This record gives sequence, structure tokens and C-alpha cells, in this order.
Amino acid sequence: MGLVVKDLFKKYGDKTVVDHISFRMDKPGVYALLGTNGAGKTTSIRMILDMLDKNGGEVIWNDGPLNFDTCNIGYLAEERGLYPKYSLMDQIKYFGTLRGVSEKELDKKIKYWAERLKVEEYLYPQYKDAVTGNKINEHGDFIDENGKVFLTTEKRKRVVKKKIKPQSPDQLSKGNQQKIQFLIAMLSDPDLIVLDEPFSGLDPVNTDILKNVVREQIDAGKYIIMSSHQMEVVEEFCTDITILSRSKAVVQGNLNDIKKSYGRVNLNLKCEENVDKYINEVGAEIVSEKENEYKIKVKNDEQSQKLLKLLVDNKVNVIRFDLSELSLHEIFVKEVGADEK
Ligand SMILES: Nc1ncnc2c1ncn2[C@@H]1O[C@H](COP(=O)(O)OP(=O)(O)OP(=O)(O)O)[C@@H](O)[C@H]1O
Repeated sequence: MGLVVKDLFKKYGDKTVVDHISFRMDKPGVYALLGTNGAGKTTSIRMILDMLDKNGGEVIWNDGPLNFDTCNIGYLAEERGLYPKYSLMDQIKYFGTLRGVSEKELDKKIKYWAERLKVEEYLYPQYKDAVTGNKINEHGDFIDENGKVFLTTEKRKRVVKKKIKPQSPDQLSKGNQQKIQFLIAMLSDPDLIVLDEPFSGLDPVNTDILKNVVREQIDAGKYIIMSSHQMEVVEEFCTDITILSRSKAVVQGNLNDIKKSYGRVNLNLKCEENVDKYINEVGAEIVSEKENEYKIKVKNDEQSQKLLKLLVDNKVNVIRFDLSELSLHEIFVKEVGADEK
């Protein structure tokens, strides 16, 4: 069981845009496909999903070729894919049916995901009191932003309902369109979830909503491929990565192993006095310093231990001596930055 991507190759005219990319997912989890703009992530994803012809390579899902017939796929594309003028609900139902969700199931699933992603107000009729403009439920009770009743119809003198129509995609913000497309991707309860820039355009609250859903899907044993420029978010989820640069894989493998291979080279040091001279003596690099609190780049463990010994021997009061590995962001910049110059 799993996904195998072998030797993917794509050319447009003379230009190679995906140059022999291979990776595999033997178990559920998140695989991150990272890279600079134009590195070939979206093209790779489309070839993996059999939405774009390849010039070479193959993609295998559970011992057979991968496509929308052989695998229950949920795909969130990078670009907006909704028809601007048609009703959102009609489109969601249309795409849900295309993905094989039965009509009976569809309404329940849409309702569930609309609640989870907090997009109900764009999909279902909303009611307002025509006199006060206050939000009311279908019985005429006053409700707050979370739909909680705070004044019942019995206690109110009169009820004047005004129905607000659900919206069409062109009336939605970029982030809400993104959430609707994510909702569509999740309708079939997919086994393979492919998210191309899932967090782009989302505010921190909605980013958290989506992160929670991703966590849940990981726990449910789903295979997830994620492409993103937001390294901190990807780092939270992924176990394995490929970093693409100019169509080629420049870094690939298990993220922990990759981090280990660079060593613990980030040192946060806090002392009770200025220790520039000791840091310079061992040849480490001061990245920043504020009130005797240093961010330092060391070459290796030997250099950091030498510094610690020097501080202790000279009776410096050390408040913090904290070594850590490179972040994914730093690895990305290190590997791809040189290529881009
Ligand atoms: N239909 C096409 N015809 C010609 N070139 C194309 C076509 N589609 C993509 N490309 C080129 O292929 C390369 C890879 O594009 P792709 O969209 O896969 O990059 P990406 O890594 O997803 O970038 P981004 O992070 O900016 O979305 C780019 O140089 C792009 O210009």
C-alpha cells in the first residue's frame, strides 16, 4: 500500500520543467513538495494525479497506475477553480457527484464540512430581523455570531424575517473561496489528499481551522501531499520532503535525517557579560547580539563544546546555552538560495 512516483519528466518545448523526480510514500502522513516559484511543484502534482501528460515516468498507487478512477483523490488546486457566477451550492453538489458521492450522503457531508470550515453563511439561507438587522435563526430567535440563541421569539414582540441569499463565488473573499475548494476536495473522504498551497490567502484563524483538519486526516491514516511556501507550517506536519530547484530535486528524504545531517549549528547563548572575544576565539559566527544574548552559528559540536569550556574556564556566568538544528526555512534558503543566484 502506498504511493510511488518514479522518474517524472516534463518538457515544454526545449525547456525541462520537471527533471526526473522520484519519491515514495510507504505509509500515511504528509509528504512536502517544496521549491521556489516555477521550480515545478504544480506540474509534478498534475502529472502525479494524471491530469497532465508526462514525457516520462510513472506513478503507482497500491500496485496499479494512479488516477481518479483507481484512487479516491481529494485535490485542492493552487488556482481558484469555481465558476464565478453560478451558485456555490450547485457547484459543490456538482463536484461532489463527480467524485462519486451519493445524493443521500452529499447533503450531510456538505453540512458537516461547512460547519467545520465555518462557511455555512455562504451556502445556506441566512435570516435577519428586518427592523433591527440582527441575525435570527429560522424560528425568529436572535442569535449571536456562533449561532447561539440569546433572545427567543416568545420574548420578542414581533418577528420580521428577511432572508439573505447564499453567495456566488465572485462575492467571496480569496480565503473563503479557498475554504470552499477545500470543502469540495474533502467531500469524497479521500484516501490521497493533495494540497497545493493550502494556506495561501488564509488568515491566522482560518489557518488554524485548516491545520486542525490536516492533523485529523493524518490521524485517520490518510496520505497527504502538500506543496507550500510557508515552511513553518509544513514543518509542523511533514515527515518527508523533496525540495525542487529549477526542475530538479536538490534535497530529498526524511526531514529529521536531513536536519541531523546539517548538525546542531544554531546556538542561543545568554551570559551575564559580553563574551564576543570568546566566540571570536573559537571562530564561531555571531548572527545577532542584544544585551549579552547571542544567536550564533557554530560549525560543529566540537566548536560549541570548545566555546562552552572556554566560558566555564573563564568563570563566565552562562544563563542559556541552547543548541538546535537548522529549521526547514534555513535548509530551504541554504539549498535553493545558492541556486537562485
Ligand atoms: N503550459 C505551460 N507551458 C509552458 N510552460 C509552462 C506551462 N506550465 C508551466 N510551465 C512552466 O513550468 C515551470 C514550472 O511551473 P510550476 O507551475 O510547476 O511551478 P511551481 O513550482 O508550482 O511554481 P509556484 O510556486 O510559482 O506555483 C515554470 O517555469 C512554468 O513557467
